[in-house]
Amino acid sequence: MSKRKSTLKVISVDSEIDLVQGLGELVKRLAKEAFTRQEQFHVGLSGGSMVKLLTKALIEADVDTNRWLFYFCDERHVPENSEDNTFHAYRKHWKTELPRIRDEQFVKADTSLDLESCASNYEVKIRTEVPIAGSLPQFDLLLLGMGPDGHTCSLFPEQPESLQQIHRLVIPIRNSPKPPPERITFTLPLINNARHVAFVVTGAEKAKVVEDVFVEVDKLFPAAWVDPKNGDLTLIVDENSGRYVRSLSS
Ligand SMILES: O=C(O)[C@H](O)[C@@H](O)[C@H](O)[C@H](O)COP(=O)(O)O
Repeated sequence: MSKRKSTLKVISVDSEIDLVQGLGELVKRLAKEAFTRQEQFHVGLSGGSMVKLLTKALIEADVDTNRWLFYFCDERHVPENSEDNTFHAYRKHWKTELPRIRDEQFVKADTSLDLESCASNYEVKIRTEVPIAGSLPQFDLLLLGMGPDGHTCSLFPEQPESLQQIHRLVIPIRNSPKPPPERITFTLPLINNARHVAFVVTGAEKAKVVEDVFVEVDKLFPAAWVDPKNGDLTLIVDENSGRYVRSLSS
């Protein structure tokens, strides 16, 4: 078992309604805190189930998102209007369900560029937009998912070299084990400089890997490397995924 430097807060819920409520309260609180420091709230998004859960949470929390900026912790290197594109997924939902969120609030990757340029260009955007702390951009919140293989962002267990990156904040990923094969992803220095990182993980098929990552901190799983050095780490689980971490919940 390795040790994590940050303190993990586990929020264990019994239903999707409670999950949505817990997520809504978290983002609302962190946005309020951010506005005591700065003009905008900088949030990194993930794809997968997060799209629908966050949409519900923002509707439920009835929060003013006018000064929020949304980034992508990873993005699939496919055309922006493709169903596979994570920005597209959010925009599609939010156009109808959260129409008050404007297109300009998305700081998105330019996937029309070649993969390498897409990653380096996105890093420049992040360095320009996100407040700097300790010489690196510091997100107010990163919302992460985790796959059943313990991947997070587009950091996969089959590609451990991506976890060793210390110079770049956004890197290209080729031959991703999960399709589509080309992606860009935040790296650990950027992830671990965030003020708050929140994982949302649901489903019985992830119960064991939740234990491996959050109890055992088994570094075979990329998600176990997420350890904000000056920030907070929250894990939101449902009754299925959280079966083995209930004792850690507050
Ligand atoms: O680009 C992707 O393939 C997804 O963004 C992916 O990384 C997702 O975040 C995790 O697999 C968790 O997804 P679920 O919460 O849907 O299981």
